[in-house]
Amino acid sequence: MRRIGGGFPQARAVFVQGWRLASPDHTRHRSDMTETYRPRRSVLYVPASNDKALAKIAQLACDAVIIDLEDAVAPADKIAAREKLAGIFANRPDANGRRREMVVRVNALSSEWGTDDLAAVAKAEPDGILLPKVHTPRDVLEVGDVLDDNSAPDSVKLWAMIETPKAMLNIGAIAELGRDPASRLDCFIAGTNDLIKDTGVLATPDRAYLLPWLMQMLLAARAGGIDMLDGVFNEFRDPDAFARECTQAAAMGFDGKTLIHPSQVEAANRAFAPSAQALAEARAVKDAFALAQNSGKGVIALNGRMVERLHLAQAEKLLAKAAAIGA
Ligand SMILES: CC(C)(COP(=O)(O)OP(=O)(O)OC[C@H]1O[C@@H](n2cnc3c(N)ncnc32)[C@H](O)[C@@H]1OP(=O)(O)O)[C@@H](O)C(=O)NCCC(=O)NCCSC(=O)C[C@H](O)C(=O)O
Ligand SMILES: [Mg+2]
Repeated sequence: MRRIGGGFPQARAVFVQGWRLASPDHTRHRSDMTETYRPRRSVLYVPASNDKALAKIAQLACDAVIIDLEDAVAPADKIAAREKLAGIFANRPDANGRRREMVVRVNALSSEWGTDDLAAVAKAEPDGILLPKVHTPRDVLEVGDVLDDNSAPDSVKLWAMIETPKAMLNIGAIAELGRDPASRLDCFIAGTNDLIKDTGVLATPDRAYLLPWLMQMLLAARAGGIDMLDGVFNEFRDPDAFARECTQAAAMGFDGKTLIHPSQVEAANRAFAPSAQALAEARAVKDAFALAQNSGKGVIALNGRMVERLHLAQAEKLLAKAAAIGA
């Protein structure tokens, strides 16, 4: 066993063969905790340097926002953007009466801004901190340890951008951290622009060359029990193509999509909400298992289809999701 070292002397995670199993003072397992559904159908990036865009948040129906300090903010504006965080979080805009999830994307810790970003963000106590250019589990653990050392509440989660070839090679190990609440890891976001840049694959409308990696991310996220959000769609003036990409991502199992423009919110909310047909089927499964004659059964026939209790669990999850988003 060893402790991690390197750039963060405060880091105190316990490692076995390179990957942390658990920190000594945190032994809870995610499956021991009550799961609550948090909608993340539409997650809008808002540059922290853009006052007009920040003011717009209150009018938008996106499930979550990511206040960006990284790629959307020019180097000359980085410090001023960071200094706005306290004010932004002092007046958190709700979403339709519901508390909207608010996350901050910091600059990479290896950059000249990363460490100070993290200190400022920890003070603002957002719902999450999005880490760009995560390569290994260690990148997540180091930040978690810094947050612990600064007594950041457990409610501050970590989100990771999966956007480098190295992250793809380590994806299972990074996702596995989601099984340990002490790691704070809660969500992956596909960084498709950076992946395209770093790999050289051709960006095609059907995303043919990205799909294997996107599915691998999705699978890893599910293994780690965390959410998986699709990357952004750059052509924000093309609503039809955007809707097609949302439909594709929903079919692939993504929980939602990251967005760059307010015009994308409504289509994402629609695409990642359960369809009327799926809801009707879920209600039928629930009702069928509620019948006295089916109470002790593991499998039943419903409208010519085999239905097992795993389908009941799936149906209940879908209905809970619909209730949470008011569908
Ligand atoms: C893409 C934009 C630069 C377009 O800006 P603009 O042409 O000014 O848009 P509009 O004039 O159509 O804007 C209309 C109104 O909407 C507000 N607005 C625009 N964008 C946002 C936003 N993101 N959040 C909130 N409000 C927004 C405008 O202020 C206008 O308001 P009003 O006049 O009052 O009606 C711009 O949309 C933009 O900057 N988008 C965000 C870009 C961003 O954050 N990029 C970084 C994240 S994506 C990424 O990093 C990729 C990832 O890492 C990867 O590797 O793939
Ligand atoms: Mg990126």
